[in-house]
Amino acid sequence: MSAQRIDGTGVSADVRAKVAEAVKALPGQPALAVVLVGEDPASQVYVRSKVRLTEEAGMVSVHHQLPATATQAEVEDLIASLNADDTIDGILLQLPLPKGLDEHSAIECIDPDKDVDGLTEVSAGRLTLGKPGLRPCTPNGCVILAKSALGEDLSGKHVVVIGRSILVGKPAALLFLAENCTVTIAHSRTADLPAVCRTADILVPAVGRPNMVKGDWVKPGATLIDVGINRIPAPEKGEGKTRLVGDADFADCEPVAGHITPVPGGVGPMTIACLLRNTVLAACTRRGWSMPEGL
Ligand SMILES: Nc1nc(=O)c2c([nH]1)NC[C@@H]1CN(c3ccc(C(=O)N[C@@H](CCC(=O)O)C(=O)O)cc3)C=[N+]21
Repeated sequence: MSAQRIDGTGVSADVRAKVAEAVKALPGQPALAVVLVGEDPASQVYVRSKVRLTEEAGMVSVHHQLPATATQAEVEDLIASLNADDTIDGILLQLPLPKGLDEHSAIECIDPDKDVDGLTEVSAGRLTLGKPGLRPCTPNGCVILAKSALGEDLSGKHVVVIGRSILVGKPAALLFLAENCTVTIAHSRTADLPAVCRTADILVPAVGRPNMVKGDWVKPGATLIDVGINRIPAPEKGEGKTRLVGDADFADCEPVAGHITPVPGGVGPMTIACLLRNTVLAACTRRGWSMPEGL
């Protein structure tokens, strides 16, 4: 027996197609502003694909580039001007910011109704309280992938999230809780982590440790949603080459799991699809448009 692969690339394309369909039916075009500070090459690649996919979904993409030498005030003034700009529905501040800038303070400047990353305190509060709001993209993608494998109803499933980061672990736990799952948050201080993981119907490693989760951590038939995207040396591909691996040891876990996400091609592509979906939701909420069906 070998796990069925969950096709994150395919599911994310479906979500983006639904977003594009919804955009066509709206009375106007949603607009996403992306703010990139500095010239980190990996961030430039992400931002380029965000811009391209936003436009492919029929939305307006506005790209703001600030130099790595930008001050905190310059970053926050730009965000303030985007908050005040009625034509902008979503603001994405690409992370990480260059050294010396305060990410938390900059994120807090984003109008929560334009917070398409779902990272402000208000968005986190809305999620915690079960109120409508914009949800963080990567955790949202995890729930969508779990549903693509197991069906819409996840109620009663035991979810073990490994990792308690503000970006992924904590919000993922809350989103699965909102789906009526029983949720355990495991972390670096958890006693007998492998045994805890073996109780999971849905296991969600989100720690950033390459190949940490082994096959004997996985309950036979469980669903493994691997959030980790780790670049490691790949000498077998040639000197200086690298490859991407998840937090789970794929070869070891695949024979045991029922469903498993690959890396790349799993959770990663869902993050951008959920960002586009959030941009539509933000536009509808802000402009009083009715929410598209089935999004
Ligand atoms: N404000 C903010 N929001 C973010 O959501 C955000 C961010 N900053 N900064 C950087 C991280 C990283 N991130 C990824 C998105 C897609 C893939 C993705 O699609 N990865 C492909 C592989 C890409 C490759 O080959 O390198 C995959 O997993 O299949 C990965 C990583 C979003 N981030």
